[in-house]
Amino acid sequence: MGGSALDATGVPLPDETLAAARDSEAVLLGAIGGYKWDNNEKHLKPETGLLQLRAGLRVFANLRPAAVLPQLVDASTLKKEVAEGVDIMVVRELTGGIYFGKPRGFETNDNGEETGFNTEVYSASEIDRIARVAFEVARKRRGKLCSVDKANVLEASMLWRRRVTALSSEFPDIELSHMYVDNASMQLVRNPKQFDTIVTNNIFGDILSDEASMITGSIGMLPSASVGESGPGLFEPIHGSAPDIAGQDKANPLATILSAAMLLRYGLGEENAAKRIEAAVTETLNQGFRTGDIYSPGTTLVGCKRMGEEVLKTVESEKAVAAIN
Ligand SMILES: NC(=O)c1ccc[n+]([C@@H]2O[C@H](COP(=O)([O-])OP(=O)(O)OC[C@H]3O[C@@H](n4cnc5c(N)ncnc54)[C@H](O)[C@@H]3O)[C@@H](O)[C@H]2O)c1
Ligand SMILES: CC(C)[C@H](C(=O)O)[C@@H](O)C(=O)O
Ligand SMILES: [Mg+2]
Repeated sequence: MGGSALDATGVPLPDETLAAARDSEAVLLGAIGGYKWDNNEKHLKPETGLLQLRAGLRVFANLRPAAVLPQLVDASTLKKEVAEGVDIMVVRELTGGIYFGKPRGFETNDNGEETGFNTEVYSASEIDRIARVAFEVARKRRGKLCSVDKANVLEASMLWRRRVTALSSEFPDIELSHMYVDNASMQLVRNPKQFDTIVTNNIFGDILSDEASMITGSIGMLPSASVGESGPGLFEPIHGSAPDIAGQDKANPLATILSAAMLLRYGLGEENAAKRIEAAVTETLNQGFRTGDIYSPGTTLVGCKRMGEEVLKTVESEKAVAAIN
């Protein structure tokens, strides 16, 4: 799928790829996209394939954890006292909103000028099902849910806020709050510890999760799990194909490795294997290995390949095995 499929077949997600994904127990996705296809006409982009895959697998709930690891406090863009202990889960709606809303496209307006347009649209049931997931996630965490919207301006957000509020009566143990997205993006860097679980729409979740990644040190650290009501889940780092450093052995592989851990946990129910991989990542960081994006003085700078090898070594170690007991 992605650019290579586009080049080879003319479409970014060939039918057989989607069929193979549907036929799997879980899907681990390597980031797609690149400069080569940036100016492709209309919807023919590698990214379109990713949206089709998410829709095709009906994985409407995208969980994006952003936690500051003690080993990486120095790598955070925020001051130590602000970053330390941050542990946020962004629950992003993934198969609706402006990414999928119709009408969309290009048109020539009455002045003969080209226009591009998209539609932010949510149905009550789409909001209810993502909100339900978010309330459940918050319940397993610290019991606080912040719903982020733009209900002061957008109808889709007004409905969002109404439905989330209505649903909260089913979750009396969860402390629900609402925040406008502009304020939320500011609060995330002002005082991120005020957040536990955030639930938001497709596009706001995209943006806020990239922002949250920098609190943790790097976008190269953040994994994600996308799940639906049934069928295989989709697991991917939140970052893209990092074309600016492609081929230089600089990319941080930990977001992808941690996505594999999420695949084991949520996709296959292999909690012990997930824990073991996470422990291996922690231990590799404890040993001081860092890719450039999370480097700080006094640690050991390594490339993508070496970082992967170190995690692999550690996953076999007693420390990682001990993590499952
Ligand atoms: N899930 C996906 O496949 C996915 C996600 C986001 C973007 N994209 C696509 O990726 C391409 C590039 O997009 P972009 O540049 O806006 O976002 P990007 O996430 O690829 O990169 C943004 C910045 O973060 C850095 N970065 C990203 N991942 C890193 C890693 N693992 N280690 C170290 N540094 C890392 C990059 O070098 C770059 O400077 C575009 O085509 C975009 O559509 C794909
Ligand atoms: C590549 C793009 C379609 C994708 C998104 O916007 O969902 C990416 O930015 C992400 O965060 O997974
Ligand atoms: Mg994104």
